[in-house]
Amino acid sequence: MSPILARALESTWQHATQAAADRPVVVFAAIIGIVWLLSRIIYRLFLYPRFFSPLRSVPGPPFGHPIYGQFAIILEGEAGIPQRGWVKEYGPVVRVVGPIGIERLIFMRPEAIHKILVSDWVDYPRPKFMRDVLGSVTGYGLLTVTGNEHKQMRKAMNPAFSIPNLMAQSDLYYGPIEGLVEILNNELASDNKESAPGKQLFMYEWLSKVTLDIICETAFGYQSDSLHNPHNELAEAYENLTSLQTGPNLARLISVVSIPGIARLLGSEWAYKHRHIVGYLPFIENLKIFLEAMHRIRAVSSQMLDDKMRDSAVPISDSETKRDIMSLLVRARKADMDSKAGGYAMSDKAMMDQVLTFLGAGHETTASGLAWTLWLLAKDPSTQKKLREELAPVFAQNSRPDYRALKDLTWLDCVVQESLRLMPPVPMTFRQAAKTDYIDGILVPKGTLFYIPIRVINTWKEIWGSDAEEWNPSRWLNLPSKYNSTFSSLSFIAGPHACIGKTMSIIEMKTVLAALINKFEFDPAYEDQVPQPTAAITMKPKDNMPLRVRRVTPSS
Ligand code: HEM
Repeated sequence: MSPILARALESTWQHATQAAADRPVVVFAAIIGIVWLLSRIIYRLFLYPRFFSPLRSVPGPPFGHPIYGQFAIILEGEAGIPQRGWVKEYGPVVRVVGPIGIERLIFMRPEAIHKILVSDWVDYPRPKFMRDVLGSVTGYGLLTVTGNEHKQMRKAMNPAFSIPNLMAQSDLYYGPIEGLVEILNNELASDNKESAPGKQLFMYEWLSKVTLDIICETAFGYQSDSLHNPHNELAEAYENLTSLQTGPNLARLISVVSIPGIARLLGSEWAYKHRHIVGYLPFIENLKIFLEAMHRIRAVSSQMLDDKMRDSAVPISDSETKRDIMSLLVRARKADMDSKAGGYAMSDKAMMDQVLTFLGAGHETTASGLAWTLWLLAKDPSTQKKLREELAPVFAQNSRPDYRALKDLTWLDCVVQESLRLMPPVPMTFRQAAKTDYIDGILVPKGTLFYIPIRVINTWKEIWGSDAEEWNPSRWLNLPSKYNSTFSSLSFIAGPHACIGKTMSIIEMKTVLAALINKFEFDPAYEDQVPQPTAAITMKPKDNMPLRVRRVTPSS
């Protein structure tokens, strides 16, 4: 140590001891503060979960890492798979500890899920960290509001998602779908030769574009045409956003938005203007990409909403053919505002948040669902062939089969249901107890977090039998005796927060899939291919799902 540094340290020490001698009360308070903080940390991390928690006797995996618990395994593993392993080992109620000693429960039985999602749903809302993460991407719409506000918002939106309205929309899907078919044909033409073995294409990328174009058309009457425009700003912004979807990035975002006020700040113009600052910060440098993507998405969304507002000023008779969801919502809001009875009218901000919600919730989920369905069919050529045979007479009659024509196709239905069961695009969600109550015979304290283990329930052997984790579309022709239509396949969950876009996305998946399987054959891209889903909010395939694509030939 240099003599100068040694002298400086000595003088600091002398000053500190002198100050301590002068103010003994302050020193005593500081020591008490440090001891209190350390004892709180030890209590939360080690003592509470082991000796004091009322949940300590619930079976579950060992405590694992002293700080993260089992969290690292969850972040590194495939979405839902660690939880499935624990349910197999410890039974239908599992306690998992970590990070920082936080307990999470998994309930598998339908009665418990019914209580959390349906009968007592107001007492088991989405936890705040989840609402903040979702809110920073999708705004404060249906996905984030809760209780009474949710009830009113959902009531206002349900009619736009009614079957008659969705049926009237299904023709709108064909613009983007035919665009995709043409693009794939052109890609294959560059390979040409009828006998060519086909071409490797990253199918998730194309499916993400087609579903973005469909949601823009059906939800907003807006033609994004990201299929033909590789630099479409909405598509690029979503691509950047989904590229951030990894377990560790998600964990970082959760820790950042958990700081009070940060979630709102991230949505502000100020945060965007100062985004370069976060670019320099090691732990959260990716937030810059996030802020830029969100800024672009908000700009396009606000344009779409402005168009709708202008439209709503036109007398109904001039534009009544508009069936897109936002047009219906804007008109319903106008009627509510005009009505003397004074119904529930969403604010401008709430309308804007619905735009973000539909874009965020309705695009990548459906794209992931389609990508995994193509993969499962690629691995199972006989099922793919059987589906093509079912579709051939339908397309021979009409090149744009509508909702009714597709709804009655048994094998198409089996394929889509089985794919959503086995590879649910949203593999897991969360809830938190807002009251202390018994669930499945266990006293669950207020504040406890729950995994809603969608993928685990969907593949539970207790319900689905010994082949529960395998692809078998024909199981839908002869459902197991324990099957319950609400709680056995939970891909869109259940209860008042169940996915409002369920029917819409099933119709959309069937329409896109039917058109693709009718024209193309899909095979794995290479031998031993094992695609992996990201361990984040949705099951987007990590490698964008390369598949070998061929035109259908008479022998297919
Ligand atoms: C295959 C496609 C889809 C899947 C698997 C899916 C799945 C889900 C799931 C699991 C939830 C519940 C999340 C939770 O409570 O934590 C949900 C909620 C929601 N979804 Fe979907 N979704 C899909 C497509 C769509 C589409 C196309 C839209 C809209 C256009 C949409 C809009 C919503 C909204 C607004 C909510 C919140 C509902 C509420 O809380 O009242 N989803 N979705």
